[in-house]
Amino acid sequence: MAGPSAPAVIAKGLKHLDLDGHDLPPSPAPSSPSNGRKYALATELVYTDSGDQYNSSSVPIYQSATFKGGPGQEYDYTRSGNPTRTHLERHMAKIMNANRALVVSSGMGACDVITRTLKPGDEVVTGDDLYGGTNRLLTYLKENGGIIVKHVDTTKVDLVKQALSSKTTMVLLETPTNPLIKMVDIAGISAAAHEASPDCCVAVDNTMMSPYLQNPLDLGADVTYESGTKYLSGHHDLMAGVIGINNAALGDKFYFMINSTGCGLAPFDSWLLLRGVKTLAVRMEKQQESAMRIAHFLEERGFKVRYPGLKSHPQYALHNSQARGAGAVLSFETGSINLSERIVESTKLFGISVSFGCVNSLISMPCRMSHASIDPALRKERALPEDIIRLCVGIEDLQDLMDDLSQALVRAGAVRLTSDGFMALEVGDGETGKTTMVVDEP
Ligand SMILES: Cc1ncc(COP(=O)(O)O)c(C=O)c1O
Ligand SMILES: N[C@@H](CCSC[C@H](N)C(=O)O)C(=O)O
Repeated sequence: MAGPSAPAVIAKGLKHLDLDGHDLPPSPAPSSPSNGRKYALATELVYTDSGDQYNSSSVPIYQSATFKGGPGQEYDYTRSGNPTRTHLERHMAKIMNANRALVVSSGMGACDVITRTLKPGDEVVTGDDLYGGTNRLLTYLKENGGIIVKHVDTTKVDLVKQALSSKTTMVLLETPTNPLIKMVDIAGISAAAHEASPDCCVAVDNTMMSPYLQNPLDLGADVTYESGTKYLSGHHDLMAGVIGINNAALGDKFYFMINSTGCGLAPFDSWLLLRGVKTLAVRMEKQQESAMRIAHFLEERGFKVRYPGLKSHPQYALHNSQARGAGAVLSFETGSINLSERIVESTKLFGISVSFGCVNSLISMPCRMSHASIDPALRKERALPEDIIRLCVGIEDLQDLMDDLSQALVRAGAVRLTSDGFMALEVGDGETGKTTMVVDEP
């Protein structure tokens, strides 16, 4: 095993190997205006008229619980509505290609609002790879709310079709999924669900992509929602959830739930999210470009990498048909839980943290962190590898990120150096029964 003393050599090798000559992902081209938008998406993200009486450039924060004036006025109580929140909702509707957007206190809050429309006896068809919190909420509804929840491999439209029945009132999808980065055919499944039952609500969790890269409503979904905690805000300084809909009746139902339960986003957080979303285009461009390089780097050294931008991904074509870029989350396996732990503990720039979509790069082991709430036996049943590492690539200098990852792989003993500075992998210790690593001769 190589010792921890060789980062300079690695850096030399990496520069040579990875910053030259790789194809970049196809440049996302959300450049043509759609759904009544006047400008390209990158422009619309920053283009807002504050509507303020003093022409303030930034939207005022109406930090007020109540509004005086009695019946008939637009706002009376911030749980029911607040001008700063309304401004954000109108902005988000435009960005999400939706007729209406609603903003709530977290991504799970959004999922809760959407699933509160279910009644006992209703059936939900959903994926077998889901964010742990979504899985937890659906399990709660199954055990306590009389909802039938069917988990299927949503990458296979036929399996979804088989699971649909006249009782299916909701299909809940993630694409790409968290953390296995599996893609789901939004248009195909939406059409199948509506054919099986015209009133079936297809809801897509768009957190991994953000509206900059994917617009589920344009592909036939009824609801798009996401954790605004991630790419939309981009700085891990707030929690938020955003719901986009075209159907007015559905929008009214969701608003009823938000007003009834009091989960509408607070004025200050609405303002922060408005500020954060302005830079979504530049952040996402930079992050996914670096993610692509890092995905290639790991794949070339024999790791099993899951990233939508890799041609080796079995759903590369599907993803490109429904999204405008690959995003910045990737996961990879090492073949050993201990080895994965050592890698995660050895990075310096990649901070050990849950979540993604932040300007800072993050590293995590989903089975210990974001997906720990899924029972280990169920994780096994659903083939969620215990050794999987998830990387969320930020906006730091790419060479610094590569160097950090390299030194961590060396320090952890996942790679070895050869005389001319090239990296080579040791074969995994077989703990997980996998032999995903190969020795990469220079
Ligand atoms: C795919 C996905 N959906 C929803 C959520 C929930 O978002 P939040 O943490 O803002 O509640 C998360 C992460 O938490 C997520 O990764
Ligand atoms: N302790 C939290 C874990 C949040 S995970 C956040 C994010 N979605 C991710 O995938 O990293 C919980 O129990 O929900």
